[in-house]
Amino acid sequence: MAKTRVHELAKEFGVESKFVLEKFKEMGEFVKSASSTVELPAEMRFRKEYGDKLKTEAPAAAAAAPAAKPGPKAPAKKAAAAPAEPETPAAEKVEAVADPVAPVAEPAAETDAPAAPKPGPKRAPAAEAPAAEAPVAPATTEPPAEPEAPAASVSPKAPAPRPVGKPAGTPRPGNNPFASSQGMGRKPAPAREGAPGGAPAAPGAPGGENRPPRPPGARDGGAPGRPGMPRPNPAMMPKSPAAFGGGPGGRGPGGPGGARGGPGGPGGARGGAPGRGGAPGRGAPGAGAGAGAPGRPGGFGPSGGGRPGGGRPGQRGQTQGAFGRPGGPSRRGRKSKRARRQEFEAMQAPTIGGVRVRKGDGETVKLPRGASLTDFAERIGVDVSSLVQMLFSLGEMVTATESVNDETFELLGEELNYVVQVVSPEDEDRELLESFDLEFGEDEGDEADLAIRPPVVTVMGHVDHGKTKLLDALRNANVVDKEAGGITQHIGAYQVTAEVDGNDRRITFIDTPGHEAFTAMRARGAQATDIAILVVAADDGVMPQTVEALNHAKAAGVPIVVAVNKIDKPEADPTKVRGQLTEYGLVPEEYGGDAMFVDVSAKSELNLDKLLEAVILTADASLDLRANPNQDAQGLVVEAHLDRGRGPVATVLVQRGTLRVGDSIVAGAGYGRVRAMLDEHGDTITEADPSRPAMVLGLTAVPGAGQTFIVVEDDRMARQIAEKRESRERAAMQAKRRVRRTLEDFMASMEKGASQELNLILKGDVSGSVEALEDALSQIDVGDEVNIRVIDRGVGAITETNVDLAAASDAIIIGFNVRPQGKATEMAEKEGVEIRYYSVIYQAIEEIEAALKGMLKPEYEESTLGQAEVRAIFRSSKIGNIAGCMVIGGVIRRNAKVRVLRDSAVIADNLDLASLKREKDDASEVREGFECGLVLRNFQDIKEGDIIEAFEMREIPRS
Ligand SMILES: Nc1nc2c(ncn2[C@@H]2O[C@H](COP(=O)(O)OP(=O)(O)OP(=O)(O)O)[C@@H](O)[C@H]2O)c(=O)[nH]1
Repeated sequence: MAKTRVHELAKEFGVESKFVLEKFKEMGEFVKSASSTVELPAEMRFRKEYGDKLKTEAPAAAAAAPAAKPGPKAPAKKAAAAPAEPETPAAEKVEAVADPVAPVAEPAAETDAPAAPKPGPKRAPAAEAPAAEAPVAPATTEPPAEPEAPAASVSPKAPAPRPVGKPAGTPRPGNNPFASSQGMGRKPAPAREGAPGGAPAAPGAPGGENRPPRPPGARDGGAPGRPGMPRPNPAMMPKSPAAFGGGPGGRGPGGPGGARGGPGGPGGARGGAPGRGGAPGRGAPGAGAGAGAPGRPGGFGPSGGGRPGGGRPGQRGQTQGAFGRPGGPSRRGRKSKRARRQEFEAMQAPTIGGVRVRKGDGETVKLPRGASLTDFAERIGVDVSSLVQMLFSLGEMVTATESVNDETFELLGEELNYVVQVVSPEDEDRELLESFDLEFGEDEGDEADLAIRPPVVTVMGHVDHGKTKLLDALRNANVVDKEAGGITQHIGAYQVTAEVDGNDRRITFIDTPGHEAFTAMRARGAQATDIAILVVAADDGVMPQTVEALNHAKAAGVPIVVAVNKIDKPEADPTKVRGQLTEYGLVPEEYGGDAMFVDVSAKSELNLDKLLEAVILTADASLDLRANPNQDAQGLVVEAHLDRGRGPVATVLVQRGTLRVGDSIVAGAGYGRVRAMLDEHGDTITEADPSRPAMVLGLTAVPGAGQTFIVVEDDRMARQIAEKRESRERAAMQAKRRVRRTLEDFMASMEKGASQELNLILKGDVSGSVEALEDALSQIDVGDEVNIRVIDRGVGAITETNVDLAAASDAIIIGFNVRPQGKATEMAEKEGVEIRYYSVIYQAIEEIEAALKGMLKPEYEESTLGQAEVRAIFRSSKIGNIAGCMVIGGVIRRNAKVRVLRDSAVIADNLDLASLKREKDDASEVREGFECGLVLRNFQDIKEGDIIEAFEMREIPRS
């Protein structure tokens, strides 16, 4: 069973992740963040301890609802109410905002929730929805967070901005004080259905709130009016889902208002009241209009005759609610269209964690694995800092450029209404191939098409236990074709033959010893190895890397054959090795286990045939090694390099199919026709069947070890695939480069105190200029805090070696009258090394000096603001000692630091003010000649006659 994540749990109970995290902390459970999973026992405990409590909150609130109704909002409820439910949300919202502790009607909303259309019809024009459902539809189509957002931002009573956002249509667990969104505004609440008009009117209010009523085509108008509009006019349809989206009031509720406009003016008028309460909806003007439109079904359009009467008051009321302005004449015409548009958009953006972030439309955003918030922000076109802030409020501390895990993206996506798909490079590649109707990794055809293939073996073990020696011994002593072979070459893999039960059986060895290469390949999703030979020196026994290699093989599910090596040595103790490995779960056959142990000597070439036999027997016993040799070849690149004479050369291991000379092939970002193939003896071959390693000539670029190769229909397709891969690699490289160092980054990192040394590599056209430059640089003196270190210098072009060194030591290359040579620029790009070019020495000096100065930590000096004399002490059990003071000089600022002087001696320093009041009001500053009351934070020992001196620290600009 999948473990529950904190945010899921939070969602289930309608509380914030933070709350759940806190509770877990109280329970003594360590849960890191909102996206962390929770162990089942901990989850059960949480449910037991808090679940019931949270759940009972809702009914309690529900019970309170009816009582709340006839409250001050009653007038608003007078409007007639056939389609009462739709209104409710708005009313709810309004009340929720007005009094967050008495969230009404939510349980009712809950019961209705299932009936609400799912997010599916998101873009469906509202007017098309059945009349009864119409009001609901817009509501659910909205990102649920939206109603909250404005509420939070408007109402002083609203709790601090919280993460809201729930998938549309998700039933909310009900009202409770912890809920991130109390309103549940969109859900129709039958409880309110019968409410006499109040609800309808309320929506009307928010609807009209922000903007003057618009013509029928107006975005806002369409939605709201729907319920009441028997004949929807396409012109009134919202142009986008956003049309529903702004405020809680705007959408759904607005509609009803319009619909119910019948009751008339009062509704509209009152609509204003609830609106004031905080309905922040960006407003369905129509709603307001409708509210006031006596008996008009078409409340939302200008045609809704009620507008002039009801609409305006509604608007005013809402404006007041949203922006705290007193109701006044309509502000229509005062704002430019653009301003209104901006306002609209701002309102549309929900507040999550105190940050306004534009929400998505449920669209899918694909991100490469390891992407950062910056990548995500770029894709969705928002400011990355708001995402950082948002995550912070959700309990995740993530910087803008750091790689973000899948769960966090998932969480973020959920909050912002995007489907975030984290795509691994392998998945990306799979998709790419799929787009060409290709599939990598599967044998074509059925069982009958499969033929036995040789096992592919990797040799692993502790350092110096004889891996290389063993590979050499096997290669030279037992090559496929001893007579013709002569000396084998290292091409990355080779085949040997073993005679088992009278049959010649081939075995392929990957010629790179060690588990690092094995693991690196696995990390790329390329499992080439079928069997691992674990080499253990009999004179040394099991060592740390033996265990590491063992674990790597086990993790990959690869069977192991143990080669107990160096048995020619007198101190060899093969029995000890067996005993040791048994402890790690590798039990020799002779001890009743299933691992084959063979005592060998790589040096004396002893028992090598037995080792090969053991490999074959293990393969036969535990693996089904078959592949279809009659398909286009696919496999892995084992090794590749650029040969001066032959161009890119890649040793590939065919995994399925048969590779032939003349085939069009793509290997990593290289492609081409197989011009020639060579085996490990340097002999040309025309084809390579499964498990056969072959050196391939004819590629355009050098692929990476562990990358795949695939034979495709023609060169064109090969080129297209390779080009796409290349551009993807380039993009990934660019992304990587972003985090590498430039002079500016360096300054930034210095500011953070991360580094005190600027490493430079100087290259110049003549030795004189390099020396002069170095000399001048050494004269730069910006104090002891930062230094310049010239790690290398030289005459001539900037080379790849320079770039290499710069990359390894985070240095910047200064080119004085020289340019890079060969692939140095490309490499610098790739490695993210900054090269700066100069032809005038002083310019170089100036820039570097500026950079170094920028690196210095800021210096501060104290600046005295003023003094106050303590004239009286008032003791308060709640807030401590309050000093009644007279400001005798300068000014006392609320945010300043203070010290206490008694008889001219400092008795306390660097204190903060807990409060500063002038008469009874909080003051930000009190000037000379005025009395004030102040409380010092964490310091109570004040006496009459003490002098409180206020000061602040000012940064001194560096010269
Ligand atoms: N006496 C004896 N010496 C051996 C045997 N096998 C390897 N050696 C020696 O052990 C030393 C290390 O052998 P390598 O093959 O380089 O060991 P390795 O595991 O490849 O070492 P790394 O590549 O450093 O991980 C060399 O000096 C070999 O000559 C053997 O069977 N008997």
